[in-house]
Order: sequence, then structure tokens, then C-alpha cells
Amino acid sequence: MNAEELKKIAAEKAVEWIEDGMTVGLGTGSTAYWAIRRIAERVKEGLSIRAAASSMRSEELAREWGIPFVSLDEIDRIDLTIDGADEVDERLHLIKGGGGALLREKVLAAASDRFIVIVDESKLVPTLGTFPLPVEIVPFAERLTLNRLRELGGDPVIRLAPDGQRYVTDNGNWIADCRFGKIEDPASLNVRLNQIPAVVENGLFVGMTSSVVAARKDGSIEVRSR
Ligand SMILES: O=C[C@H](O)[C@H](O)[C@H](O)COP(=O)(O)O
Repeated sequence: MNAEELKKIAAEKAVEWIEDGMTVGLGTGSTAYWAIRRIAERVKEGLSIRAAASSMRSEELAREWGIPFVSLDEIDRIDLTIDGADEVDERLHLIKGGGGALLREKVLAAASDRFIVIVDESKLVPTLGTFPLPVEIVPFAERLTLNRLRELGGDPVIRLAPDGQRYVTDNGNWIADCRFGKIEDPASLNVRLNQIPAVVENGLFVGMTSSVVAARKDGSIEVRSR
């Protein structure tokens, strides 16, 4: 199976866990896309849910496809969020934010009773760190912030949009993509990054995952839970 088919079957497996009456968090990215699509089909078939989104893109998809939408200001908890990831390690810690949505995604994950991660097997790694770690920073004092990220060993590069201008997140911030090498202690790095004043959030999701649904190349599905 090709990568797109694997993303789709992982997403569709996770969507089976959604039940009537749930408040559902919608992730962002090419894998979450398939989950949103399947959720929309189930809503058309009669599933009664409401959904909150982790990005403007996912909100647009949900609205376009007729998924009842709820603002995060109207809810206290999310029953279940389904989202993709850029890397998943053996302890189910993640790197996220390749699509720039890490801040809102982390807000949703933290508010969710169950946080389900959907990936194809290429995202499974023994140790995080091959994928550059996205760090969302305020658009101010870039030089000072990049210096602090360098002091932590991050080798930061400001992300650019296709037009060559700085990529701007849904929250009006910038992304510094950082190469730390192998991240042996993601919990500690997560804290140290977020202690830098101009860092809004980083793409390490430590201890947040409830289950990972991974699609293997042969089309089989592996579920790992904490
Ligand atoms: O900011 C984007 C998100 O964290 C995505 O969930 C992540 O980058 C994985 O995206 P994809 O499913 O497109 O590989």
C-alpha cells in the first residue's frame, strides 16, 4: 500500500472509536484529513457529535463537509481527539508541528480524555529527533530567541512559506525548526524550551498520547496504548 492509503486506513480505524454524543477534537495535516473525511461520512450516516478544530484548515474542512462545529470557548473537555504526528517514539512521545499547528494541537490534546495518534509506520522511531523539532516563537526579538535555542543545541532555522516570506502560524507567530539530534530526554527538553520567554510552545508532546494507530506497509494496523 502507498503512504496515502496507509494514512487513510489508520485514520478510519481511529474514527471507529467515536461514539454518539462525543465532543471530538480534529487534528491537522494529511493524515488527520482522512479522519475528518471519515467523520463527515459518519455524520451523514447519522452520527451525532460536535467537533473542535486544531487549525483554521481543519475548521474549514469540518464546516465544508457538514460536521457540527463547536468553538473551544464553548466546551470544558474533549472526549477524544484524533491527530497525526511527525514522529512517534517507543514511549509514545511525539514530535508534531510539521504543518505548523502544534500550539492549537497541544491545547486540544491537553483538554482531551483520549488523544489518539494516527500514523503510517514511517513515523515510528526508536528515539525522537530525526524530524526537525518545530518551536513556535513570538515575532519579536528573533535574534535573541534563536540564540537561546542555539544554546540548547537546537540549530534553529526560521521556517519560510512557499512565497519566501516567514511562515506565519494561525496564531500570528513564527516557527523555528530545530535540529537537536537524538532527543533522549524529551520531557526535560520540553520544559527547557518553554522556559525561553519568547517561545510560545514546542512540538514535543510528552506523555499526552493515549493510543497510536499505526498502519503497516502490508495494510495491517497496530494499536499501541499507554
Ligand atoms: O502541524 C501539523 C501537525 O502536527 C501534523 O499532525 C503533523 O505534522 C503530521 O502531519 P501529516 O499527517 O501531514 O504527516
